[in-house]
Amino acid sequence: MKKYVLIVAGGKGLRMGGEQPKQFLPLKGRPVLMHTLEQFYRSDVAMEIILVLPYEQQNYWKQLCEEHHFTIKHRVADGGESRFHSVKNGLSLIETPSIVGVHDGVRPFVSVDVINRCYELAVTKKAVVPVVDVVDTVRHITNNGSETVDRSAYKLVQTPQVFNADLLLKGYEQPYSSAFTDDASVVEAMGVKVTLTPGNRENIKLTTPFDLKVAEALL
Ligand SMILES: Nc1ccn([C@@H]2O[C@H](COP(=O)(O)OP(=O)(O)OP(=O)(O)O)[C@@H](O)[C@H]2O)c(=O)n1
Ligand SMILES: C[C@](O)(CO)[C@H](O)COP(=O)(O)O
Repeated sequence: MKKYVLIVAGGKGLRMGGEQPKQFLPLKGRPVLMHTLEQFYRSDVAMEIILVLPYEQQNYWKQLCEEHHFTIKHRVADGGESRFHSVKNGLSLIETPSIVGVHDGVRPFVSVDVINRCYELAVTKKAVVPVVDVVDTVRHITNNGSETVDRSAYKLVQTPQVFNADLLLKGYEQPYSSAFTDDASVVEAMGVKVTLTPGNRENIKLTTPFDLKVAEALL
């Protein structure tokens, strides 16, 4: 079955701050995004890569690819107002039947093993999400204060989230809701059951300057 990945990098990176959008920050001398695309190429050289980037950053990205002799084939789609809209723009470039993954451009440490497993499982399970255990104690904020909850009842969600493409396309026909914080929540809103599989702990989302320090340590 044909495989696609939408690598979404259409955000503003407000929590990271700084002049340079976080997807272009250097890790081992090369932009974050190049590391991310490479992991999917390593998983399957035939996978079609669609990179979603704000329109105004696309020329800069082209320039970076030339500078770094980056030759992994990919197409570029325009970023949208929210992650939901960015994914929707990327989906407009895919054909079915196929399997499609959605991955945050700023998760360069996803392992090839996790990518492979998510795509393999999606063939039969249709909606697959990598997760890791919660390692801290978790408190629920209540009206009167807070209380400890059973952390084994929760998981932390990563990407790539991988789907039967017809299913994901149908999900993204729904009107936007701010409750759609990932792709699983979009298909779940249609009553679809999502299958969880272990992610990798290093697969952090580069969100704040602190995450860059962790990234340097992981390299
Ligand atoms: N309109 C948007 C918003 C987010 N994303 C992407 O979704 C991923 C996860 O989002 P997040 O880390 O929250 O990125 P930002 O939205 O850029 O960050 P912030 O909320 O701090 O501005 C990122 O790769 C981001 O580029 C996107 O493609 N389009
Ligand atoms: C998709 C995601 O990375 C899963 O953990 C996350 O929900 C993105 O959230 P954000 O609000 O865009 O940071």
